[in-house]
Order: sequence, then structure tokens, then C-alpha cells
Amino acid sequence: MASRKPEMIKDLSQELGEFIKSKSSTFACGGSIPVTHSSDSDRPSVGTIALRWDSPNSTNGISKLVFPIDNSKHGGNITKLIADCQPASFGYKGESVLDDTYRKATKMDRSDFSVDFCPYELGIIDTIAQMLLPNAGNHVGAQGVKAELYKLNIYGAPSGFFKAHVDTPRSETQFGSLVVSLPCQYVGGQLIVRHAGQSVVFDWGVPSGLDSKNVSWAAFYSDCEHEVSEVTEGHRITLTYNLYYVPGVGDLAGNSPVMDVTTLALYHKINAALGESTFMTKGGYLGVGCQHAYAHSTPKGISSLPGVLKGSDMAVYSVFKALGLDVTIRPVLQLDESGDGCSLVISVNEDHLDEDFIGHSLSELVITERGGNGDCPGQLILNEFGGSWMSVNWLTYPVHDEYNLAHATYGNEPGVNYFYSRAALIVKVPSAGER
Ligand SMILES: O=C(O)CCC(=O)C(=O)O
Ligand SMILES: [Fe+2]
Repeated sequence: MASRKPEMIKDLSQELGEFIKSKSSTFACGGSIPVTHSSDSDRPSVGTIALRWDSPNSTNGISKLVFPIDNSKHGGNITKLIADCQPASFGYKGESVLDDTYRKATKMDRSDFSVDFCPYELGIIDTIAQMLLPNAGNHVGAQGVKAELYKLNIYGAPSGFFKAHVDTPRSETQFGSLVVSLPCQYVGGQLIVRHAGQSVVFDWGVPSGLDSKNVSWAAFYSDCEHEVSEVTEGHRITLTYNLYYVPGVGDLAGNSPVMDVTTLALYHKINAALGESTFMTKGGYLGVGCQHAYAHSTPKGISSLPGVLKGSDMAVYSVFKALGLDVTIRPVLQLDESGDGCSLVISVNEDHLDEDFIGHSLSELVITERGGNGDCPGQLILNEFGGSWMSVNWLTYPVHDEYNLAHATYGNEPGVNYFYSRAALIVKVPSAGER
């Protein structure tokens, strides 16, 4: 290998680094999945795909086409499909416009056909969620993706095409589009996606005389310009999907419209306990320590809660919410486990036996210069954190520590003392008479 000058390698590395950091490195992704009859390989594959559609002129009102299309046998049904489609329009200044110098294609609305192809089954949607979501808009954290089938499009030879355009988002939560090309022979018809001076070309055509043996797909952000170049032979048949953000797995707390909280065994247990007049008769606070680790003292971690609660934490949160009780995630300071055993704060702790110092809300690491040995009351340090002493009926104790409070110490040697906090669900329970 020819040796490169060290400064060239440095420049190239810097350029690559900048590119990786910029949003332009991942604005589109795609792939191809082979169509096979066997399912014994580790790689995902699809079997044949049946497309059925409303076909007013056929005997029973329905027609069918099976992919991959064997051109010698099914050419007739492609003609039928095209005959049952309408000319494809495009959005221009909020209007739907037909202009075959801009877009020459036919389309069918999703209400007029059904197809046994599911991008979720093949892992396409999971891949899109992992590749495109972390950068999409201002949405942070574990979001899910919903792919909504939009249309079937046919770009046929000679000269089916779609000039450069940007798709019209259907709602605020739409972040991109997915195009799936069904296995059918064509030449040309490259999908070119552009963003910030970069472009990616998806060329799924197959030379004359060969049959297409793949389902191919591409997904890209809504703000990417894209075009379909001219199809010079055969038919390019695509399904288009709109891609939306939805609360994803790991982002469901109190927020899953498809789950009925009353199906959780925990719901009935808690509901029954609250029904007992002997249980917390005078009301007060229930505490359920989070059993999983969350980054509860970093800005990103805080903003993703309660959405990303997991397992029993999520179940407990959802159940108390569903029962109409006030439930919040709060940091519980671990005052008896300080970095160097600062006697001063521990002495405060002793004034509040059977109580915990609990922050009003989750917060980033609080650093205070307050401190000392003797002349600064520990309570003043705690006041900097913002919280109160509370008597809590703990159902489970929190388990995961994060540094949350640091204060100065001025003894023989100046120093810093840290305290951890643990995240807990704190529930305000009304008195028996009020619930
Ligand atoms: O079929 C394609 O590859 C893209 C179609 C497209 O851009 C659209 O339907 O908006
Ligand atoms: Fe488009």
C-alpha cells in the first residue's frame, strides 16, 4: 500500500470525524431482502408476495398479482393493475397537481388494495428506528416508529419518473418516508436522495432478460430532496409508507393506548389495599424504589423519564396514575452513605430518624460551596439541593445510585464530599375517608 503522509491521514481522519458528527452522515438508509422459498437461513428472506386490488372490470371485482413477477406469465396482470390505477399527482403549494412533465407514474390508494408484505416482520422498521430516530428532529430518547402504508406507485417504461421534490409531511409527528420496491424487472428508476450536499443512490433495477429476486427498501428524512430517474425498461412497482414517531418500547409509562392497565395483576392488589380503611388511614406518602437503573441525574435522562421506565417500575407508575393518584419520580438522598462520612450532615439525619430527605424533583448534580465542619448547619447544605424531609411508607427500597450532591468540606484539609441519590416513585395517598 502506498504510504500516506502523516498530515494527509490526519486531515482525512478529521474530515471523517466531522462527517460522522454531522447530521449528513445518516439521512437515508436502505437494503435488499432476497425472495426465497426456504426459511432455514439466518438472514431474513421473504416468500412470494400477493397483491390484490379492487378491479371493477374483472369478473369478481378483484384482481391478483404475485411477486416476484415472472415476466413471461404475469405481464397481462401488470397491464390490468396499471389500468386500475390513476395518474399520480404531487403536492405543490398545498395543492395536488397532475403534470407529467414533473411526475409520470400511476398510483393506487391504500384503500383500494391489500398486500401481504409487512416491513415490521422483516426488521425493516426496527432498523429505521435505530438508524434514523436518534437524529430525527428534537425527539430524544427511545421512541418507536410507526410505518403507515400510503400508496402503491408504478413507474413504467418508457419514461416513468418523478423529478426532485420533498415529500409533504402528513402530520407533525411524521419524520420520514419508506419506499419498498416489489420484485419486478426494470431498468433505470434510481431513487436519488440528497441532504446537505451529500447524495445516496438506490439502484434496484435488473438488466434485461433477468427476473428481479429481491424486495428492496429505502428510508429517508422528510426534509431530504429525492427523485426517481427515468425507467427505461419494465415496471418499477413501489409501496410508499409514511414514517411517524410513536411512543416506543421503553417509552410507554402511563402512555400506552393499547395496554389496559387493569389487566395488570398489580392493579388489583393496589386497588384492594387502597380500599382497606386500615391501610394508611390518615394518608401520607408511599414510596416505591425504582428497581432498574436510569440516568436520573443527567439532563437527557431526566427528560426521558417517566417515559422510559421499565418492567415493574413502569407497571407501578401506570397503576397509580390509572388510579388517579399523584405519582412523581424523585431523588432520595443517601445521607448515611456519604463519600467520607461527613458527620455534619449525618447529624442532621439523626434529627430526622425514620424520615428521608427527598428532592422536590429530579435534578442534575448540585454542587455547593457550602460546607464545613461544625459552623455550617447540615440543613443549609441540604437546602441547596431543594427537597424536604418526608416520612415515607416504603414498599420497596430504591437500588441504583447516582452522584447527585457535592459540597465543600473545610477541615484540616479542604475537600469535597459527595452524596448519592436513588430514584423512587413517590405516591401521595389521601386518607381512607378521602379515597
Ligand atoms: O417510488 C419512489 O422511489 C419514491 C416515490 C416518491 O418519492 C413519492 O411517492 O413521494
Ligand atoms: Fe417523494
